[in-house]
Amino acid sequence: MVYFGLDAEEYDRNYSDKDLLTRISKYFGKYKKSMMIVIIITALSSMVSGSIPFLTSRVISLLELESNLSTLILVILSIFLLNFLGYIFNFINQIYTARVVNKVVYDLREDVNQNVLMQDMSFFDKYPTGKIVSRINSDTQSFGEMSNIFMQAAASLFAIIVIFIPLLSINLKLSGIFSLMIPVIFVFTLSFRKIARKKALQGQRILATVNAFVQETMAGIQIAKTFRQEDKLYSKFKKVNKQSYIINRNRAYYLNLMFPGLNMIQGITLTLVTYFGGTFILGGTNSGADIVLFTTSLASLFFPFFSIASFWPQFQTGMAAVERSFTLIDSTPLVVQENDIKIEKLKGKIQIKDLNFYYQSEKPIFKNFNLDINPGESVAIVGHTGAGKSSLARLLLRFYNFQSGDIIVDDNNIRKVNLESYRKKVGFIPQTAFLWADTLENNVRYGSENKTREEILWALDQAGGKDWIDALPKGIETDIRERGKLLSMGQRQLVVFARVLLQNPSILILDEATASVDPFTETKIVEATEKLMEGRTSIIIAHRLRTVRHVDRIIVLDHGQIVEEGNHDNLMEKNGYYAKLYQTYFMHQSYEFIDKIKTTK
Ligand SMILES: Nc1ncnc2c1ncn2[C@@H]1O[C@H](COP(=O)(O)OP(=O)(O)OP(=O)(O)O)[C@@H](O)[C@H]1O
Repeated sequence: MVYFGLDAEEYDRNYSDKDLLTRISKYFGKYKKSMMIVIIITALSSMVSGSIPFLTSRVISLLELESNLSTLILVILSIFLLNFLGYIFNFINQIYTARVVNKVVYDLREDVNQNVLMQDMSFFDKYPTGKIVSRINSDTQSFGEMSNIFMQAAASLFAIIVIFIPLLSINLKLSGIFSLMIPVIFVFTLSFRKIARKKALQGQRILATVNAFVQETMAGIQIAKTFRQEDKLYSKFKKVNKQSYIINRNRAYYLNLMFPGLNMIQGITLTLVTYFGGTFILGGTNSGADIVLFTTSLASLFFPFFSIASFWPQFQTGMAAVERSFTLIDSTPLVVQENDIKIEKLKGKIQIKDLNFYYQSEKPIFKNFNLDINPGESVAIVGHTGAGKSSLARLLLRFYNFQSGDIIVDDNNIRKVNLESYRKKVGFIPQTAFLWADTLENNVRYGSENKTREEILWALDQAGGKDWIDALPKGIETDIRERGKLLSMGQRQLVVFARVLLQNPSILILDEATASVDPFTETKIVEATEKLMEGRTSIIIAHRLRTVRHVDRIIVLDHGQIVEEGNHDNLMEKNGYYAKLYQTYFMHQSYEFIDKIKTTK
């Protein structure tokens, strides 16, 4: 079977185990006090559980010497108390471990999420959302599981020390025989190391692929239904899911091979110890009770050893997961703020000088592009699809890094301005209105959190009236659901208009929606657009005839170049590129054209 979706992302790196452990220890280092408690309690708990078989065997020997019921009762009581103490220690240990591990996962998840939010748009173009989601959620969770297992392994290590030292006092030679087997256990488990990490990585990548697929399916469910593609989606999902099943099954098969192997080592060790122990009894070096104690203690040593050994593959899973989280934390955005010039006020003058930009180096979008826009000027950008209109808007918003040239706003190079203060002064209306699953009121208030309800109602009123709001179940307080599902397309646009009106930006960038709405809403949108443009520099990627007719200047773009500019009448007179565009595109929206069609019918 050919596997897919298992490739490393471009931002994947390979960290050394040392680097990873140093960074992990920094996360745990924040919770030193709790970690100290965990370590002390783990030591105490190991001492208690390690002393029980030893105490039991000594008591049996004592009873052989003097048969006394009260000694027996006393000893049984102390064993009970030790067990109880062990339980208490274990309980405290679990609570503190859970606290530390979950806090570390919380911190890691916060760091990953914060860095993802700081990325520029090119990052989100390249990496499917589902995969990013998987890294933020599942990988940090796997790391948490690994941390739990790590704590268990540490406890096992304590237990080994506590059980093994008394064994040395029983018979040094027998302890030596057992010690010879320790490297065998470790060599055996360490040989799983590399492949375990590889399998773990594959497991996580395929999970990310499944997540990405489900995410995309949900996002495009409406389109899928329109084209009746549910069956196709289902069979595609089956394919991805099957691959995930095979990878996880193989991983489990492989990892589970380890336990029968370890059992065999245990069997061989116990056989050897019993054989040599027997010869020591025959030779009179040790009593039978000593050897029985030795073998029973030895048996209880295997569990902690196995726990350490089995810890390895899971440790590798966690290391692979944390490595993936760290790569996200370390990936650097391409848009870098070179200085921190805060923008308090903008007049709205824009100069674009010798701009060069590409998404992919082999396909330049702008080559030495120049454009000056005056404060308060309204400019419509028109041109065929793919001309670079939206790219220009994205660059002005500094969503993408441009490779060379300058964009100067007032007198500030946008590479050097504080992006937060700059974007507050630039209002952007994308083609498709994006609304959050929140109330209508909070959606309008988005980005202008200190505005009152009156101001929100004013903005909605300016952006096309409030009548439609009264028809909503709870008016302005209605939860409009994911992406504003409860509203019509036109209403969604009006909400975004109101949002930008409230923001009161100095520069407006509007990517007019191409989707047509009913004539009534259309009129409202056009009026709202005109209101929005008043008194600000406006750059409009125009799809409406009324917009192109009313702006100060029309800029015609073709393959990233300005091919014509002027106002509607001049450009029509010129009978060039714009005139052709008008005839094929804008003319159909004119009343004259509609009337003509009606009369010819
Ligand atoms: N995120 C992206 N990654 C790679 N290439 C892109 C990206 N966005 C746009 N492009 C490419 O850049 C070119 C310009 O696209 P842009 O969206 O700016 O065109 P446009 O003039 O706004 O078109 P439309 O009117 O269809 O929206 C197109 O060839 C497009 O394929």
